Amino acid sequence: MSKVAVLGAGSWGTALAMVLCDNHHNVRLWTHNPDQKKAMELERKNKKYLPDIELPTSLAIYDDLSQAIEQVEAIVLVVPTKAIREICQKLNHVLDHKVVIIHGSKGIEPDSHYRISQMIKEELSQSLYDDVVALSGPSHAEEVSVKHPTTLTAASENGELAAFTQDLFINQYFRVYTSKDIIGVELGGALKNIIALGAGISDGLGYGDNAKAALITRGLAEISRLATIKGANPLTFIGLSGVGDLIVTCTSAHSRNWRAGNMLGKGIPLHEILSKMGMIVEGIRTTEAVYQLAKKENIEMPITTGIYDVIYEIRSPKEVVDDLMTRNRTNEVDDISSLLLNRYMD
Ligand SMILES: NC(=O)C1=CN([C@@H]2O[C@H](COP(=O)(O)OP(=O)(O)OC[C@H]3O[C@@H](n4cnc5c(N)ncnc54)[C@H](OP(=O)(O)O)[C@@H]3O)[C@@H](O)[C@H]2O)C=CC1
Ligand SMILES: O=C(CO)COP(=O)(O)O
Repeated sequence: MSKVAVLGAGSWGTALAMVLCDNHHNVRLWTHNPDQKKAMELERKNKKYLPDIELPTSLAIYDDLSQAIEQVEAIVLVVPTKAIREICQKLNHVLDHKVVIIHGSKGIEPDSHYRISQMIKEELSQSLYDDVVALSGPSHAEEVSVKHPTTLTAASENGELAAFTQDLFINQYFRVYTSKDIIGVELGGALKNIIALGAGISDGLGYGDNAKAALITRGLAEISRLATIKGANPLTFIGLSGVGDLIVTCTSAHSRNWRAGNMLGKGIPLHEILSKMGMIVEGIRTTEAVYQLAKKENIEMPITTGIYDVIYEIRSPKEVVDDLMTRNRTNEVDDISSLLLNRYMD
């Protein structure tokens, strides 16, 4: 049994904390909102993020960060990407021992183009951890919280820490694999949110399964093209954090990214969508980040560019679809195979 703190009491932080409780760990869920802490303790529910779910009696709720992390062996960061740096800075002030750092967030930071583990490594004092583990895969909080079978990958360059994370979380309904390809796992988890926005837009426009299958597969080609250039193992993208997470987010109404895209496709303005959602839609910032990165490194990403243009009202969804369908004719796999060939000839 381990003592673990989960930082971030939104839908995913709460669902992950519940898995850890099921595995009989000593679990502390931290929220930055004192009112939410009081309500969760009183009602034993997280009314805003998982309204129908009863919280386990063993789950301890904290709003004081230093108390939440006292003597814990592992810290699971599950806040939106834009809050990762702030949390690490806070941890530098209150953490007084070495821990295993695991994160469950999915995003890329605009301007730096950093993945989550890169942001953590830049902010968190090196003496507090050995390496970072990313826990990622096709996993809607709503389904995990009712114990539906779910599979994920714990990725770290440090194999021992990935195995520790697998051991911490794995159970009968939550199967965890390990991987050393943290670059691929983080990029797959973050970039699928862009394609999920696109799948939502396509559905919102009234297009059917052919269009969505095209977005998923050509989206996967885009994701693996960028990720392979950034050092990922291309095989990761036929796994849980590639095609797996794309399927779950592009085809489910649980997905906030799909829902936001669906409303964009129906012509609802972005500011209205975001105020309606009340939850994080990571794909918006990640689209900005990846659009910048692709431009800087001259990587062809027509779907991402199209979604960026829809978000920032540069082109209408219909114009983007027309442009994607009438781009220069090209081969389906040649660009990726030549990338791989270059990699292995080096
Ligand atoms: N939901 C899911 O099924 C999955 C989500 N993820 C990823 O997990 C991450 C978190 O998502 P999720 O839980 O769904 O998001 P939610 O929108 O459900 O919740 C976000 C939580 O983070 C809190 N928060 C926001 N800013 C801060 C801050 N500066 N300091 C501390 N807490 C903060 C929010 O608090 P407040 O209520 O006060 O705003 C809220 O509790 C995202 O990167 C997402 O992509 C990954 C897999 C599955
Ligand atoms: O990452 C997720 C499922 O794997 C959740 O996706 P959304 O953030 O779009 O809800």
